[in-house]
Amino acid sequence: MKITEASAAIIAGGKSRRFGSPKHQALFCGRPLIEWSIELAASLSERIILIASEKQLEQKFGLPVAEDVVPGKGPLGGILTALKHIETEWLFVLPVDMPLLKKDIYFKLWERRKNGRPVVAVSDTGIESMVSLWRRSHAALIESLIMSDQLKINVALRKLNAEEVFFPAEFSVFFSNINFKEDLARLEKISKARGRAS
Ligand SMILES: Nc1nc2c(ncn2[C@@H]2O[C@H](COP(=O)(O)OP(=O)(O)OP(=O)(O)O)[C@@H](O)[C@H]2O)c(=O)[nH]1
Repeated sequence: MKITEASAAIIAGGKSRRFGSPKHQALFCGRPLIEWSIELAASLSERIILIASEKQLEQKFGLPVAEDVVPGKGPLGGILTALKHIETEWLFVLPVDMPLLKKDIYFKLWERRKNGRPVVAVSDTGIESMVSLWRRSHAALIESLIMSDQLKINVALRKLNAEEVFFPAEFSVFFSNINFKEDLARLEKISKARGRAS
């Protein structure tokens, strides 16, 4: 089932300082990380947008690419850009560095939407701000935060009184993210072990 009232944006820019090269291009289990995110996005919505600085991704994946409306503002700038481009009321935000994420997590966020508040996943380690659901109308508040250089997604979520959806400890693995090169091998190992188990 895909959700027609929501678009899915893959927030794929940034400096990848800790990783050392553009994270979205890194191979995870034989495919670039961005492809895993695209596959997940395609399971949620027919409308996918990539928020990245490489326009050539448009041809490579046959998907629209938008460059950050205000460059250099981190993932919150990516979310703002997506909200300004979509035509649907709702937006699923997907990172490129969490290759173990599952669509069920996003469907759970969708079920919990209400009163135009953002919805965010919370794992046993805290708020997972890149696993979230927003409305187009949230762009105004985000833009004002960015203009005053408040770039923390958690601040935007708090100001918009986000609905928090808790996922118990057995879900923690799905929120594992890749910051450093060595995280790739660690998560690949987990992914393969889970594949064999299922
Ligand atoms: N469009 C866009 N995406 C970003 C930006 N900064 C980070 N991202 C994305 O947001 C997600 C989380 O990225 P982070 O790990 O916080 O930042 P990063 O720049 O990738 O890595 P570091 O430089 O090591 O912090 C990833 O999917 C990044 O591709 C940005 O300025 N613009």
